[in-house]
Amino acid sequence: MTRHRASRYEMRRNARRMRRYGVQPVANVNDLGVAPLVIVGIARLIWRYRSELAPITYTASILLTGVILRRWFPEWWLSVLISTIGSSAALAIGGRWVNLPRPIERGYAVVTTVFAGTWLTLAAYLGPFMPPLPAVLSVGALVLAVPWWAHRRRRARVRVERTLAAWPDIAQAVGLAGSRIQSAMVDLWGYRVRLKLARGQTVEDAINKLPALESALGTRRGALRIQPVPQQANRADVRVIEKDPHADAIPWPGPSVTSVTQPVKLGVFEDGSPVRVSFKRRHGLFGGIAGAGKSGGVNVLLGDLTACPDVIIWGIDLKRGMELMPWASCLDRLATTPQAADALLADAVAILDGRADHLAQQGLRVWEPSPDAPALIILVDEYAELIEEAPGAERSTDSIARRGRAPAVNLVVATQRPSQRAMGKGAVRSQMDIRVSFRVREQRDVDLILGQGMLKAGWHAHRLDAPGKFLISAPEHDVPRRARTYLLDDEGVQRTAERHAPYRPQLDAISAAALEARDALKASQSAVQDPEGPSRSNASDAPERALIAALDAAPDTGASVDDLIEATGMRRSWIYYRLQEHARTGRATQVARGRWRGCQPSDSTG
Ligand SMILES: Nc1ncnc2c1ncn2[C@@H]1O[C@H](COP(=O)(O)OP(=O)(O)OP(=O)(O)O)[C@@H](O)[C@H]1O
Repeated sequence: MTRHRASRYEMRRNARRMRRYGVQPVANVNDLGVAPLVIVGIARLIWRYRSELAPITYTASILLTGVILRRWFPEWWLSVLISTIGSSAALAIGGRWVNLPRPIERGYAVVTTVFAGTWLTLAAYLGPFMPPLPAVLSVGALVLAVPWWAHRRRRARVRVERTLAAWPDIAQAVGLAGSRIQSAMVDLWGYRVRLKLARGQTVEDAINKLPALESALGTRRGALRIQPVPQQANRADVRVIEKDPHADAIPWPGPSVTSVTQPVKLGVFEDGSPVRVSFKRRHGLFGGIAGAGKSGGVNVLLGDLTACPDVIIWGIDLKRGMELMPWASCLDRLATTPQAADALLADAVAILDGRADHLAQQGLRVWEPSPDAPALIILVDEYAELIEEAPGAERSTDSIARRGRAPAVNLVVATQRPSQRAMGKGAVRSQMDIRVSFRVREQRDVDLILGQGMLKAGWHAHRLDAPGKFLISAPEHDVPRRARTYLLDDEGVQRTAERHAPYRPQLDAISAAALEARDALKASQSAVQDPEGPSRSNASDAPERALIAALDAAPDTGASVDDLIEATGMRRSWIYYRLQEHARTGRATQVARGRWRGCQPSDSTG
């Protein structure tokens, strides 16, 4: 009643004021009270949709700048042009450091800058309303607005910003009142926020509110993970998985490393975070039943390792090279028969010994991989078959497994069932630092691959339900989390191998010398045992003579290392070692990368 009387009083007072100031009443005075609300509402809408409206705001500000330039600073047209060129170049070169990680995003930023800068230059010189400049601005803005509106990461970021703007209400509703969002990051699978908890709240409190939080954020059930931040008890990382990363095959995004000292990215965990694991001076085991995705995992590993100029890769594939042959151009050596595998592993042990001696002489503890002193990784596909078909190999693998870490001579083996019998009686299985288990048929196989007691500890590899899914146990991964490898298909393997092959490193001089010394020792031992010594020594000279003949017969463009391997029947490392030796004495010269020819004495004199 009082309010009613008061509002009638206000209406009469407003009418008196309007008469006094000569204002004609155009509407009911109640409507005037609504106007500020409408303005605030529109402003709020504009703020809320500022990202969608950005192309319009941007175009309007360019037009306004054009008007100002023409009116007051027309002589600035040249400066505008120069700064356009400068900023476009800066964006193209350094765009990745200003949140433009993808080339397509940088390209868009450059095109937009060039368009705006050129238009402003012309507007300053000719006038912004000189035809066809207005039409060019409108059409250009519209065309450039389409990718902006369609950009997936922008739309996702805006959606997340809007959800998180309501955080104070959400926190109040779920019982975490006072907590604040510190930062948010959007990725392919959803988003991640860092939460600052209110005084006295704990991460456990937040974990207990998980179902309530899922409901308040409007996600699907099971879409949220909360993890503590080790350094601070009052912080928590909240991960919202909007799209199940494992629902479909995840294409390999390309190499994630440029050095074996960096952790490689094998795939993606269920929460969308990448599986990173270092293979530097570590042995690895990939196990799982046929078709579970071991070879896929090995392909992803090779995709990364072949991009590193500080690791040499040797391969053993007794399935006649079926799995590793596509990578042959990137492998320094590939053995596809038991005899070749035996020889390869014996050479690896000789290198290991040579490197160990060198480290001891230098007073060093470990071999630091570099392009001049690469690590050596020996990849064995179907290890069980190797042990069955090349029993001599077992001693070598055992030796490498036990002693290979410090000199960076490492094994990565794949096998269907790493039982004690299949893995031999030696140390190989127990020495594996990284264990990757794809699906296994029987529960007890979990312990065989991952280690005793792992099944009981919750590592349920028998429950993995799609090819490529795996559990990883490594120094940096000690809890069972489901992951899936990236998928690198056959064409991807071929393309990657072709791209990486020209940049593969050569065996270092210390390792090559170790092989040479071992061969010399063997030759002298057999000379002592063999009464027909001279003829044997002629036989051991044969590869050297074949090499010289092939180098001398090479055209001006030189012979490739593969040609020389074919001509001599010797290993790649031997060829490199001898070539370096001949280059030093001036007997051979490198005419292009990987191509050599002989130098006759007349070459050097004439
Ligand atoms: N990460 C993945 N995502 C989707 N599909 C995959 C993935 N990895 C493997 N696959 C599919 O599973 C099939 C079998 O994979 P793969 O050949 O790697 O298994 P495997 O364990 O090596 O089997 P085998 O021991 O018989 O060689 C592949 O042809 C591929 O289609």
